[in-house]
Amino acid sequence: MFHRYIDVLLPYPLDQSLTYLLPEGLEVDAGWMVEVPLQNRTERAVVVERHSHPPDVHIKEMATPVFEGPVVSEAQIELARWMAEHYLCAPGEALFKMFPSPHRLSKKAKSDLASVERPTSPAESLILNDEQSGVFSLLCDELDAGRHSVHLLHGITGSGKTEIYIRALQHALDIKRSGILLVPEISLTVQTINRLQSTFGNELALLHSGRRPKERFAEYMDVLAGRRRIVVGTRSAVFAPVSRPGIIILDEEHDASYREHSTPRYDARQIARRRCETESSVLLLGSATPRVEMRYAAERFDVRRNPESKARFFYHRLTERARGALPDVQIIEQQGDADISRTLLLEIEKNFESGRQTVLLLNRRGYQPYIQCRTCKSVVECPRCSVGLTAHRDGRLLCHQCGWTEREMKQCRSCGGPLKKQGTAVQKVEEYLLTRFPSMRIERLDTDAAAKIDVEDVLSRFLQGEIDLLTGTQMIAKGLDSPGVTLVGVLQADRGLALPDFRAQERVFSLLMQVAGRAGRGEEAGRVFFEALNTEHPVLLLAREQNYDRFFAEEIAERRESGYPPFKRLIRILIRSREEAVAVKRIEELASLLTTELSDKDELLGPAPAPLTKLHNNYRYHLILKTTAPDRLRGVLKERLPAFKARLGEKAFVELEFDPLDML
Ligand SMILES: Nc1ncnc2c1ncn2[C@@H]1O[C@H](COP(=O)(O)OP(=O)(O)OP(=O)(O)O)[C@@H](O)[C@H]1O
Ligand SMILES: [Zn+2]
Repeated sequence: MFHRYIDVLLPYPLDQSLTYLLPEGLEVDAGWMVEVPLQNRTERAVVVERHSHPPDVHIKEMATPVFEGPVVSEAQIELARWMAEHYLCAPGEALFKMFPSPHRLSKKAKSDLASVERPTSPAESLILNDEQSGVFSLLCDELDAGRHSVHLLHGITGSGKTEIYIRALQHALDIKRSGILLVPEISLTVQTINRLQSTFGNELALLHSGRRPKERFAEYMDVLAGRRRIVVGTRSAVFAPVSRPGIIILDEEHDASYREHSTPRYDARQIARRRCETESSVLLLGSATPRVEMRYAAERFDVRRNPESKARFFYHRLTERARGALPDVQIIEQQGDADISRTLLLEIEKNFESGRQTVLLLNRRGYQPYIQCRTCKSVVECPRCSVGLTAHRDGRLLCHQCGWTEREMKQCRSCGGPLKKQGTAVQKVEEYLLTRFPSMRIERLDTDAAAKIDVEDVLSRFLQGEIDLLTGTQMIAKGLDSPGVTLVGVLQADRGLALPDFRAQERVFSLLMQVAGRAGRGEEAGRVFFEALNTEHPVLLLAREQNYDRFFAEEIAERRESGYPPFKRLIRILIRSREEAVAVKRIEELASLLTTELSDKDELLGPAPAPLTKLHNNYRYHLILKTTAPDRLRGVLKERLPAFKARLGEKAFVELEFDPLDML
């Protein structure tokens, strides 16, 4: 019998699918993208089911398929439904995060779905050391057994984790399965991508937003069709429709880029876990500085330490560098107003003169971070956000939260007094170095530079030794494997420790460990200098020792004491509105509504203004729920939030985040 009806999902907060009539003679199935009439326009939607149950109401005919053939798999539709339950979003919102949108492609255009050819070339083969082979052979056993397991690969910087990833992916292919490797940022991963390309050739698909839409879509479709079985990409590549993934790998599992910033605020680590559970795959999470929660779980559930463990968890350590040794770290005092201390300048000079490379991190964008009125002392703020503007070298003032830009003004907005710029950010450091060392080849990498220059080109030149000093923000701390780097400097190393956020220490510690890890990866020993105001800060001292275990022990004790994750789970609910009074009123209503639902396992903090109280012209007030029974609270929210949201009208919006990464 002809199934005349189709149910479709749209990328909007609709809890339900919508039903349309399928025109006679049109073949459309689950997974297809179609255009449907909605009010007086047409919208793109994805078919999730075809059936023969006429709904009670009058329904319209769908218009046309956008593309001939499915654009998502059944498994992705299933996953979208799970996400809807887990993140309390609409299934359509989740599903539309999973595929690159087909650009002006029609039936006829199918032939121009030409994706990239990638020749393989034989890679030099390394012999795995004992630690690496131990991990690799266990991963192979788990892959061969075809069952689900989770592995935390905690390996110091330079311990050769990438080598294990590549071999594990190869093994997945050998046993006729597929694999996904997620990385924080593609342009910073040039070396690994090159390795993958030469190993996997046309089996490899590159999925990330930096690609041209047509190519990206073409490679995505190759993956869906099973023509490419190894995927590498950023966060959203976790949805790649490889069938039967043998393994999903997340490199730098601690990285914040694995969290999505718009609804649904999914976490690629959770999605990967879910996929691996349902598809009987191996989940491999690698880092030199695993998240505190992850490390805690790994130790507790490791099946070799705890045979009773309910989860099949493995905690692996790589304690030696594959080449070279961990660098020696010193802490030095930041000198008043100077951009860089004299000690560090001398080190940079010496290093340059002996033909070695330097990495210099200052995790602060712009030229000077404060602009203050000399008369009334007020700080120049963004007109849309409650944060100060940063002066950039091109004479503009920029808001790093919302992107607001204006020309630098001469006088204070409120009193007309003279303004003074203060502090040092990374552009100022670059400028200083360029004047001080005119013959040094210096490049800067940060988000501002990345918008103008080719990041991959800079990194390649750096790796080839054509750049003497690379300065920049956290971008330069990740993954770089250049044997020529023997000196790493960090300016304002204790910055960020005072942020009102329980993860502040973890973030700084991990950044310092990562960037220190760029030094001494070749034959030559590495040296690292942390420049700070508070040279005695315990986090700095632990980073100097490169002692993750002690950092972990102290941090976990503090979390236990104060009831933060992993001991309690957090849910953050934020209300934003253009009118402050509305935001305040609504958050109070929400707080009293939720108070009646709390059990003795839950605790409600707030309501309070979010630390970033105004953002993009919206006032933000939030509640934090702390709980040891997150599933029950999820149920409560699922039941109570829709009616609450419906009453809000157009003036206020709710943002919901489970396990938030920050509270700003
Ligand atoms: N078994 C081995 N023998 C020799 N060299 C190796 C071996 N394994 C890896 N290497 C080399 O060691 C270097 C560091 O490896 P890799 O970049 O994989 O480290 P990593 O653990 O990913 O480090 P990070 O966490 O700092 O990114 C690379 O140049 C790699 O080619
Ligand atoms: Zn702003």
